[in-house]
Amino acid sequence: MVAFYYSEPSRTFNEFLLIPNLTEKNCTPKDVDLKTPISKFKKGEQPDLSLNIPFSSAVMQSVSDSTMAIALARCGGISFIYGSQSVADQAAMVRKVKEYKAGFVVSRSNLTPQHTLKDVLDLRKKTGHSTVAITDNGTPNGKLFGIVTSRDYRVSRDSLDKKISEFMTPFSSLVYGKSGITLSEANDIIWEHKLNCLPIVDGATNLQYLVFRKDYDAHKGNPSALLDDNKSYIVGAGINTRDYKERVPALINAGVDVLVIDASDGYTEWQSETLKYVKSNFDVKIGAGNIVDREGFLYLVESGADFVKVGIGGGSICITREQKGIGRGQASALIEVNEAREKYFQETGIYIPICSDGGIVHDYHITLALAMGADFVMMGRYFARFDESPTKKLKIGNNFVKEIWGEGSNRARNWQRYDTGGKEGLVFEEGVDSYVPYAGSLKENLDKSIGKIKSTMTNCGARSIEDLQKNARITLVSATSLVEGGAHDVIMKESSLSGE
Ligand SMILES: NC(=O)C1=CN([C@@H]2O[C@H](COP(=O)(O)OP(=O)(O)OC[C@H]3O[C@@H](n4cnc5c(N)ncnc54)[C@H](O)[C@@H]3O)[C@@H](O)[C@H]2O)C=CC1
Ligand SMILES: O=c1[nH]c(=O)c2[nH+]cn([C@@H]3O[C@H](COP(=O)(O)O)[C@@H](O)[C@H]3O)c2[nH]1
Ligand SMILES: [K+]
Repeated sequence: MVAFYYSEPSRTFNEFLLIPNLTEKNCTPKDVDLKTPISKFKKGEQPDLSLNIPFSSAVMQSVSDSTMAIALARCGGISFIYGSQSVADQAAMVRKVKEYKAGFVVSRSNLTPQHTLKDVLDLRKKTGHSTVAITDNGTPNGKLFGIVTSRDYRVSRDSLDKKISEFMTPFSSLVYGKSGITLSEANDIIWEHKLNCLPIVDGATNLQYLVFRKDYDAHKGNPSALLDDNKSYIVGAGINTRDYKERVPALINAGVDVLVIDASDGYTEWQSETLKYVKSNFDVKIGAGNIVDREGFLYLVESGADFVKVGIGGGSICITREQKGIGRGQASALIEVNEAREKYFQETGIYIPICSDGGIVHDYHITLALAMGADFVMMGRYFARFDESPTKKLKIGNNFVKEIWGEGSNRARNWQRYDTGGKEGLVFEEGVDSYVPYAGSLKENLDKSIGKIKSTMTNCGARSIEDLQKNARITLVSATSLVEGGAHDVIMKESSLSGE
């Protein structure tokens, strides 16, 4: 009996480089479009779901919560909210993203007409908001009676027990918008009437949202935001192969746009069963994984996956290869899966998007992954570094760091998903609890990464990810030529040693 041996070694992104193609004059970074499919589609048709940038954030407690999801969708990518929490908590995170309307905020400072000037001042001190909505019951969605801003009272003259009804701008004098109007329509009204804030009410004059002048400008700065038809941000969620009958309907009910089965090894009957169950009971997009070869890919596709996630053991916090000895170099895995995807497309006319998950260290690794066939990448460490990640920012020595822990670490498993395993459940960890250098805001970093990717794509003469996948020329680098790629034979100045 002899095991099957692969003839090629398992390779990583670090071992490859792109060779430039002819760059035409009309192929500059601003000509590059990074739009990319995330759900399967038929040849000649458009996918139901696409991303505006090929970035997704990992299904991890230390990476993808609703704050990250909003920030990333605002830039055109997608987060998969972590599934290692109760069904209710995960659904609440999804709902929070879906209910978040860019530019439309739920009023957080509210009083009734019977409250007094003192109440206004107290509330203002507490919340810092100078606009107070006055509703019949003092809630954010009560019947709107008026608005109070700092222009409606003079603390030096007015008595503190003056009733709000005496000095608010009453509803009859308010300019307001009707629910359903778009942000740009709201903004037109704001400009036309020189307002700072426009209340939005429904047919029964119940307050829905406030739109502030300043938020519109912030929104305009994000032309590639990933929105659904309802102008809510698109969001994904991770599920497992155990409680899906309960979890999936709750997530769908909360408005989730796409699911992914989250596991280290997706080539299992558990995943096939989960896919078939979800596909036959719900109308929702669902990806599966992770796999690292053509067999795993075809198995999941034939079970109904809308996209497939590639990568075992390459993640920054992964110790799966050390602990269990399973996995494959990320580049080799991707290259083989891409070939299988291409063959499947030729044979069936169905395009299955693939996601490269884990092991992205440098920005050029993203470009390489795309060139090797990935339609988008998933990253944990990359996003964990930002203000928007859910974890604590700490100072260690002179440097700020943020926490990151793997989903296979005991810390993540504490929420009891592994209970079903009982004593036979996993008794060893497959992930570490660690830190990453803090890197600032998501948008700033993402803009830089996107700048680099687009620039490399123009070197390769590619204006789209599809162009890159078709025309990229990729070379293996020898161990010795790797040295040539870094700064070498010079003495580095202190200042250049610290940068990436
Ligand atoms: N991409 C990667 O390389 C790795 C990722 N991870 C992450 O860690 C987390 C946990 O991953 P896994 O340990 O693979 O989780 P998992 O819960 O899917 O699998 C754990 C074990 O349970 C088995 N199993 C799955 N469904 C079952 C069912 N319904 N009944 C009985 N047994 C079942 C699996 O075959 C496996 O042996 C995920 O978030 C995953 O993404 C962990 C290690 C490596
Ligand atoms: O071996 C592992 N043990 C873990 O505890 C673990 N947690 C996450 N992941 C996987 O790593 C991916 C993120 O990788 P990066 O941080 O390198 O972007 C993620 O997207 C996962 O695929 C794990 N792998
Ligand atoms: K397996």
